[in-house]
Amino acid sequence: MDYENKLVLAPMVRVGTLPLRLLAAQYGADITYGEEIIDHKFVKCERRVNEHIGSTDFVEKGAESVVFRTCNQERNQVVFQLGTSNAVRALTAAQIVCKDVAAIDINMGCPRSFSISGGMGAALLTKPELIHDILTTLRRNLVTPVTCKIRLLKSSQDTVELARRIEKTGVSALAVHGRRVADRPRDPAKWSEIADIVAALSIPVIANGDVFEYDDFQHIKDATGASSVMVARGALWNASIFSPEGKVPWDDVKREYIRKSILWDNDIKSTKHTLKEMIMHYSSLELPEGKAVIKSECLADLAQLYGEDKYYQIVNAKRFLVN
Ligand SMILES: Cc1cc2nc3c(=O)[nH]c(=O)nc-3n(C[C@H](O)[C@H](O)[C@H](O)COP(=O)(O)O)c2cc1C
Repeated sequence: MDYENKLVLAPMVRVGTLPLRLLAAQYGADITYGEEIIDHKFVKCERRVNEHIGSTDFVEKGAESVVFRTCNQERNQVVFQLGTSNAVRALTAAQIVCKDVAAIDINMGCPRSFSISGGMGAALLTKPELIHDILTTLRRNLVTPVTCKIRLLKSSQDTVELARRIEKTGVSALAVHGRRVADRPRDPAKWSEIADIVAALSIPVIANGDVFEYDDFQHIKDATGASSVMVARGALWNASIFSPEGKVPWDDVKREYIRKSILWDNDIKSTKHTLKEMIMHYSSLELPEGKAVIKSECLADLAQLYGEDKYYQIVNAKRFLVN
């Protein structure tokens, strides 16, 4: 996997499922991260080829719920992000999925209390020994590239020191979200502190934070010296941010998202959540569209709402014929 000069869809929990990843790729994303999946949950999953949909599913045994769905089309660009606090468990989880993805990433930036209390996400930032243990265990036992994603520490010097230690584990790249753990999303990302890391490392650094327009890709590259850029909210609000031809109207993007959700039989909760996030940015969930999304119970309801009912019927009729 080449990490130089790439446009990257960031990991986003409940959002970064197959339809959004494929949509971002269609508009020009080179690398697409899946949502963070916790190792405890993933070690209970088994790989199943889903002939019905044409996907590869990782299904939680017993619960029979799809925890991660991917397909051949994204094999060379999808990154599987793990939440972990333990090297052996991380390896067990990674071994289940590593042949079906382009890379394995460890989340070391999540500030949510669920992650921190479990010793995962940003909790790892204060445990360099554990970071070393997790990353070297994965590196030694996997052929698949291994990366991690961090936030900034209290001082730029501390972050650079940690980044140097991470580089020594042999990871293929380091993604840096230019905020500290306590920062809110509205606080500006500190591009200058990402620049300090880029200057100190030889491996590719993926710069992340506050990219909302296509031109921002160049702005953050110029400011940080990083050759690759990762975007989260900008892509959630309009996945065509990756397109050099300019953004596609968001109504069209939403419809394309619905079509992909239908085609890949995306989980209704994730589909609704993603649509709500999109809508909230541009208007209000109190308006008729938002209310209808909240009320919808299945993909057929959403297909009807967005005028894609014919597409829904065709996809399902074809599936019925094939099976
Ligand atoms: C809805 C949402 C879900 C997120 N989930 C994850 C996640 O699963 N793993 C992770 O490392 N970061 C997660 N993040 C953080 C983003 O990947 C990114 O680092 C952050 O939003 C800054 O990028 P931005 O300024 O482009 O939004 C999430 C962000 C958002 C908005």
